[in-house]
Amino acid sequence: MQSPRLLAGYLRANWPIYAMAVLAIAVANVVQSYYPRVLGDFTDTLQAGGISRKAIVDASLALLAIGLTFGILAGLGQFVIMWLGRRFEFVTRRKLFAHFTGLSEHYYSKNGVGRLLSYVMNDVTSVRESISMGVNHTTNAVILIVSVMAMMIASSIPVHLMLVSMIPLLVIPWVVVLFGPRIRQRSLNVQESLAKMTETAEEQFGGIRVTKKFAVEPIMRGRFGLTVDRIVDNQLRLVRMSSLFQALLPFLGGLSLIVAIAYGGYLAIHGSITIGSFVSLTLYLRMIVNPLQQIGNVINTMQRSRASLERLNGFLSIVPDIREDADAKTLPPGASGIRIRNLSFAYPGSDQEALRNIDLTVEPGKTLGIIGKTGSGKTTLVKLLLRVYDPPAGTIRIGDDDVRALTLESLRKHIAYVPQDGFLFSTTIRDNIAFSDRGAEEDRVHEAAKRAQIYDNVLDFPDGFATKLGERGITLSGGQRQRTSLARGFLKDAPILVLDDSVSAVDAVTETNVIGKLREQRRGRTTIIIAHRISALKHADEIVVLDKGTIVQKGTHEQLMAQEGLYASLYAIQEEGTRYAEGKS
Ligand SMILES: Nc1ncnc2c1ncn2[C@@H]1O[C@H](COP(=O)(O)OP(=O)(O)OP(=O)(O)O)[C@@H](O)[C@H]1O
Repeated sequence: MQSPRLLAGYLRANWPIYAMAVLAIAVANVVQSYYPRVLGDFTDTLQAGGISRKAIVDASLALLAIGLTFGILAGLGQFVIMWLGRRFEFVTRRKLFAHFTGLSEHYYSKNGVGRLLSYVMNDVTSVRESISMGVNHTTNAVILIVSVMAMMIASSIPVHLMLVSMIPLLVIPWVVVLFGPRIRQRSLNVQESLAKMTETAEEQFGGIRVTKKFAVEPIMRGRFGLTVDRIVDNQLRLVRMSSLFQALLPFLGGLSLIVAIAYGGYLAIHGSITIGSFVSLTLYLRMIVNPLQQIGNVINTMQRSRASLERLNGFLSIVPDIREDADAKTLPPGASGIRIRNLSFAYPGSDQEALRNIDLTVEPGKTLGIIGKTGSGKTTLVKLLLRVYDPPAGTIRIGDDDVRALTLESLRKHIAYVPQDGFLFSTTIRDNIAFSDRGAEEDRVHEAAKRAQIYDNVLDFPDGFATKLGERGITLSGGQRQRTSLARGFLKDAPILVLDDSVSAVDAVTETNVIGKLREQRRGRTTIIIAHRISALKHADEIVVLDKGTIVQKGTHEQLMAQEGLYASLYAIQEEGTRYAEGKS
């Protein structure tokens, strides 16, 4: 597929500003290339015995003018280029983040978050550095070299002396070609190992509670240590190669000066060239050593950032798995009945079907209960309804519309989904509850909290609803987290509400209260309750029992209790558990 050409697009959009900056730097360098000539002429004047106050003043003023012009123009040009580089970083990070948010759950299940963070941080910075430094140094170097060459040709320095002195410098392109690809490969290894370390750190911090409970910190430290060792190895290999490359360039510059001094000095002694020309030549050669070194640096940095740019372009070309049709329609506000027909589904890359031949109807305004052993496909069914994964076309309809024909926004706004372990952000409890509508009035937030039975708990916190969660803030218990997430689902007040094992971490009394309130509030509105405990869904209008991806029983609580089957046996086990618990207390 066509790469989005991140950098080319940016350069094209900003070329007039780049052109002005390049022009400023170019003029600065042309002006600077005059200074050996001023010094050469001054030397000849000195040698001819024509030293005078005027000659000193003229030479000083000329050097001052050169210095000032160079300083102002080069400074301005560099500032603009650096500024454009920073803007590239900013624009690209925004673009990447927007792209991240469009990718599907499937992508995230295959790629660690640490790796993605590394794209946003290291790769973007590396490309930014290379464009800023690349444009600055390349302009500096090319213009200076060309002007110096022109000045040398225009001066009285013999061409053969110029050419002989420059022979060592001609080796530089060959050195660059030899070292470039090797440096690039080693740099790629460093980037990869950095990404791996970020990924490992992210995973280990994410699982720090489990690590501590199992007292396996030394193992985790060891694992992390391995990733750090790999970075050090790769960085040392890169530094060795880069250092050799960096050292060779000035060495060749030095060699060229030696030739110039030996041969030029010989010619000057024999009077073939003036002392002034000899001084100018050494200064000119000295002047192009730095630009040549800069070109080496630019190539070096470009090589390094090319890998980053390729990765960024590759990343931006990933097409999200879940996409809207070009003519996707908005789900009508009133639609809330769900019809599932002959739905079979296997996760991408899996040869096992997670759901098989599901047929199910939820009439508008009714409550459906889904129960089944762990891994029986309950959550998968909801993920397909929400198009977290795409169901086969025509298998799931809301109202009259196939979910695959709808805009993702209208579909997901239509459904309030409360997962078992709803993620809470490091912000206030209020903002966590009002996640779908940050501007919600306080009354609505409080009402949702009351319905989720978390209101009294929140009032006990030091800052009530303004209490911050997460780092240095309050940490909620599992049940409190679950109820906060439940309140978030209630506040959304969507036509369809799905509770996916959302009261599993609360005690029986709280569960009864939550479900009681839910029945009152959702009367006449479509609700799906997934649960392991029968008590959470026995009032549903219809209950389906899932087993190994298929519906094995369907009916009301009473009907299912009257049958011999999984439902009745689950009930018996749960009742026995309750009686046993009561007997013990
Ligand atoms: N992202 C995924 N990729 C591949 N297989 C998956 C994925 N998510 C779930 N599965 C598999 O699909 C099957 C159904 O999983 P699902 O999460 O729907 O079960 P569940 O009934 O909701 O379980 P639980 O009660 O434990 O939440 C399981 O065998 C599970 O291993």
